[in-house]
Amino acid sequence: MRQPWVGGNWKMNGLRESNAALLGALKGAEQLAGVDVAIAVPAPYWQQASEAMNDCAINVMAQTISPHASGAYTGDCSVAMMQDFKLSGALVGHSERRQGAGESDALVAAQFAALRGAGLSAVLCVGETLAEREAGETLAVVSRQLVAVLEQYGAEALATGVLAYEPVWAIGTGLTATPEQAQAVHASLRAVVAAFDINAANALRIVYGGSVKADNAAGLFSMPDIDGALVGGASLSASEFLAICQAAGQIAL
Ligand SMILES: O=C[C@H](O)COP(=O)(O)O
Repeated sequence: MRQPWVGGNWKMNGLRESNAALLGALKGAEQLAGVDVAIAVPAPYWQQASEAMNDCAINVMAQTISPHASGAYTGDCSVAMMQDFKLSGALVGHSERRQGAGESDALVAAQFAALRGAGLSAVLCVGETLAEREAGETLAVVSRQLVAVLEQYGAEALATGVLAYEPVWAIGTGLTATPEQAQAVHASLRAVVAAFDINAANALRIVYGGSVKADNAAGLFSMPDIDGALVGGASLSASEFLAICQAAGQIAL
């Protein structure tokens, strides 16, 4: 039995005032029952979010993290800085970082190692572009991205966090993968992990991301290998995000 997980990735959105309203609406909401919930907020607002969520079950995460412990890495934020603000973990390998900031499989693996070394959780994101899907390369791409971490750190380490399948063509486009399309990839990802460790594969939460909304969440969550969602745009609306959390909390995983 896997506890559903829903993450809200705020990306580069929000200012103090709007954040306060959103955080206040999420805190203690009854729709959070039966689901693990995290929000990944921009670094300048780690403190604000961490303080607001201090005595509630919502975890605060970073959107990316430096693989380095400290030093001359302008613009980076370290795992120790995350710990200073009581963050629970970070996203690694989001496609907007892979594509926009040149984060490679090797760098993502190093970020994963930095988090795990500090006992923090990692939400490993994998996903194919539209061109890769149309070329029939979906499973090869997501398996390569997954195995880059699995081979070095093992399935047990992966299962302490979350694996997010986010097809690039579905992110922020309104083009959600169908439940069947997502399920097919999730099942393949779980099989890749199972080849390393069957118990870790069964325990691993594999969540879907890409234009998840309140009105399509339940259909996605009805699939046996979809254990929740990583939500971008809809996580900026408390009512949308909470409805997605509620849908996740109602599924029997
Ligand atoms: O991290 C979240 C994903 O990029 C999905 O974003 P989206 O829900 O805006 O499509």
